[in-house]
Amino acid sequence: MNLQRSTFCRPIRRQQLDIIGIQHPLFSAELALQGAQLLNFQPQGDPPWLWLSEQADYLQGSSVRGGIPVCWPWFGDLRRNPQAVQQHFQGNGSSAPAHGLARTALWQLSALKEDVHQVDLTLATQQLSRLWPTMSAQLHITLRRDRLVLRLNSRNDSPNPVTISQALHTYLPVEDIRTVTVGGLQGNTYIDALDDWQSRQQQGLVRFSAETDRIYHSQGPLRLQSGQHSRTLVSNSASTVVWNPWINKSQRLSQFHPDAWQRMVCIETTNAAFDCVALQPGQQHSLQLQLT
Ligand SMILES: O=P(O)(O)OC[C@H]1O[C@@H](O)[C@H](O)[C@@H](O)[C@@H]1O
Repeated sequence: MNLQRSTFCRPIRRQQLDIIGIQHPLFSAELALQGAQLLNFQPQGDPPWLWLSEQADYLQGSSVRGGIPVCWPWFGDLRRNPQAVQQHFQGNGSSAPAHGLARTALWQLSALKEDVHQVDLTLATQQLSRLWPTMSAQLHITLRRDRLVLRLNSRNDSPNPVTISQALHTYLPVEDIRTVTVGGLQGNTYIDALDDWQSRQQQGLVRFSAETDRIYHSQGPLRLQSGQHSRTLVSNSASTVVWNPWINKSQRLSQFHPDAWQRMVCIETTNAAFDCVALQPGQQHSLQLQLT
């Protein structure tokens, strides 16, 4: 689908990547076709809603650091996934890329609707590679002045059941990570990926004073508070990953300024660990995030 008839969208090229630039009277956004990765979203008069690294590289075969990478059909390190997910990978286990195959795959724009209030985009990818059973994925994105909605649909087109994990890996800007709180997870249990994947219980609001990498049981809205700004995240999944690399890990991350950990946090809408999704042949599933 080309953008010639679009009122608000036009193609942009950044280094090696094709990007859809969206200039609507009420907001602006950028969306990379590689990985169906939303890179920016900024309503008029607001600061950017998503964090994007000042050292971002737009290269084929590597995910851009920031925005909302789509992790699919597995989340994180494949070897840390339940056997029900791992068993489908048809390559060599140690060659499985972190966060799955979709973030570096090329997606196509398959539908575009736009009016004075909103822009709706649908991106699709068919067979991602020979490394996974036949499945299709579609990402629907709705941009509005007052909200951002992402819906990641998966369909099992193979003749056998398939189990996946996945994430909408949302990078959010913060003023100072040391003063940030995340509400909505009080009393919930989580897996601490930095403490031998032990199960722990959250006491009070989530605050940050060290590297943080956790898979929470979650239900209901989450509220990120950073200075005067707050964001509400509503998802339909039962797990959420909260991640900040802090000082040491920041030095090892690609496309990441060593100080950038102070200005970002990831609150990731996931189906991960205990919350993986089993799909029968022909069955579909939708993972949804609404940010307001
Ligand atoms: O560097 P990547 O592959 O984009 O991953 C970033 C982070 O993504 C998070 O989701 C993981 O929980 C972290 O462990 C990981 O470091």
